Amino acid sequence: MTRAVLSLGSNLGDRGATLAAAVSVFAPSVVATSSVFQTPPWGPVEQDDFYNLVLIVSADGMDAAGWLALCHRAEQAAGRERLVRWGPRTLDADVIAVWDEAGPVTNDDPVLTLPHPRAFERAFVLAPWLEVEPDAELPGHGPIVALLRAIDATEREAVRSIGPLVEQGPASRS
Ligand SMILES: Nc1ncnc2c1ncn2[C@@H]1O[C@H](COP(=O)(O)OP(=O)(O)OP(=O)(O)O)[C@@H](O)[C@H]1O
Ligand SMILES: Nc1nc2c(c(=O)[nH]1)N=C(CO)CN2
Repeated sequence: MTRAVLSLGSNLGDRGATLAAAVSVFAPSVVATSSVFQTPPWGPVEQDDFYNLVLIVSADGMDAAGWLALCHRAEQAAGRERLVRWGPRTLDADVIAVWDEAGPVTNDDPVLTLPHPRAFERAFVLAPWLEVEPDAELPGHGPIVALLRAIDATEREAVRSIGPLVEQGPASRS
């Protein structure tokens, strides 16, 4: 049994529909889904705002690599092309942290680094996560409420919830 925190983001095409389709990839394992946040682009690339959300997932028989494989499956289903690092994308799905029976999973392999090495400085991850798990800690970094407070106020306040995810009905599923 592992539990994981996943971050999903989209800034190309129908951002809400892309996130809804991505969440359905994880559906049987979803414990909590944050609302959708509109977030300015993090990083050096000028681009449109993202829609971001955080999922808490849990499943028997899943390890950290399994969560990454599901993230890649969701990205492929969204037709993602990796053209520019930190650039525009239909879907970005990241594994933020994973816990197993022994506690937090840590890994410094570049194929899957855990916890995600940039999560602690990303308001677009911390704000949605805080909404669904106010007492959460990012392993190695401490309470997410403190991490979010440490982020520049302008950046932090620009990340705002725009409401719940509109789930895909059966008719709109392809
Ligand atoms: N915790 C992680 N979550 C997702 N991908 C990871 C993680 N650690 C390492 N990777 C690797 O990073 C590679 C590039 O991922 P991706 O294209 O999503 O990066 P990015 O979104 O541009 O940047 P960032 O990693 O800063 O979010 C992936 O193919 C994956 O193998
Ligand atoms: N606001 C926001 N900015 C980003 C995001 C994201 O999901 N949201 N993903 C990125 C991935 O490289 C780069 N920048």
